[in-house]
Amino acid sequence: MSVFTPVPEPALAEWLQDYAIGRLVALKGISAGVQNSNFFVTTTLGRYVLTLFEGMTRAELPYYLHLMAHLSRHGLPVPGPIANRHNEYLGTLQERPAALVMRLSGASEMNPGPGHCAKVGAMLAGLHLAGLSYGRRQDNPRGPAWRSETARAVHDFLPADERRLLDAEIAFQATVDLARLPAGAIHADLFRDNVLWETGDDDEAHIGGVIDFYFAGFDTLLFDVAVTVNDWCSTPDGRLDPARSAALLAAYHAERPFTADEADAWPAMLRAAALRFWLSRAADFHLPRSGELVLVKNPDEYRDILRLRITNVPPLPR
Ligand SMILES: Nc1ncnc2c1ncn2[C@@H]1O[C@H](COP(=O)(O)OP(=O)(O)O)[C@@H](O)[C@H]1O
Ligand SMILES: N[C@@H](CCOP(=O)(O)O)C(=O)O
Repeated sequence: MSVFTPVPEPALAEWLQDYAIGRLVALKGISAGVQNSNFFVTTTLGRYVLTLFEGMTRAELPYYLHLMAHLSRHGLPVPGPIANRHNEYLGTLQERPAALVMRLSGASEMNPGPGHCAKVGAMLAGLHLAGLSYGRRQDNPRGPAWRSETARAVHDFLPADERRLLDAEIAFQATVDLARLPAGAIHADLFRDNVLWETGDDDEAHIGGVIDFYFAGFDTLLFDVAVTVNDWCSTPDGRLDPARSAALLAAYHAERPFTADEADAWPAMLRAAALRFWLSRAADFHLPRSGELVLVKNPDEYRDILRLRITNVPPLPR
């Protein structure tokens, strides 16, 4: 359940007077999601999603909201935020920072085929290309510094073999030269549950929307590709499915060709992306934040993906 802060209808109706989107018709809490309180809002003029930001600072939110506006303006299927009558995206509701975005149509596809993966690859390349002209910069909140800090925090909770894996991976990642890799605004959490599809069939599938930009930041573009491939193209035991990964990478490469430095760095990036989600899931599992309802996803899945990416990775298309 993801409504941490309830919103009474009269409070929302009054808050909406600050917007030009008509009057409140319906309000419904959204049960998916783990970070913030989300609601579907219907007004006399349209359908929106209201987010009350839980535990994020007001200062970091404009980066995400303006990035969504920027990408939407560039034609990507990203929910545009709604400005209020003071021309601000960010307001305050129930003492929380709050924003409205357009509600996009579609539903997640948790069993994607190569056709879905090709569309996601092309869309991710478009997102990266459009992001290059985004003027704001905020570092990936789950980048190298966070990884080292989180590795220290979870280390002593892990069994000996996992500690060895973690120590070796942190040491290995410190040797990777990121300076020559193209970098820009990345989504950083483009998992299957963050893409909405308007139709479900593999080759006919059409992306209705990409949501949940609240882990976005400045980082290497290849890291984002690796996060996406690890989720969209893994078999249940964590191996890369050859047809899905080839489809995603070829479609990305057709829009933004991979560089020679990226081809060299690909195995290391898949490992970095696996490490990032192993660490966040292990931290949620071993160090739950008090008072928060956090859906804990299985850390072992990403531990296994990391192990598998160390030994066996097909090359990037060139
Ligand atoms: N713009 C949107 N259009 C349609 N549905 C949305 C939109 N934003 C969020 N949702 C719905 O809300 C759910 C939770 O959103 P999400 O951003 O993943 O929450 P959290 O940040 O708490 O993880 C999604 O699974 C989706 O069903
Ligand atoms: N994709 C992450 C969890 C992030 O949660 P979200 O609901 O905000 O996408 C994972 O699988 O560990």
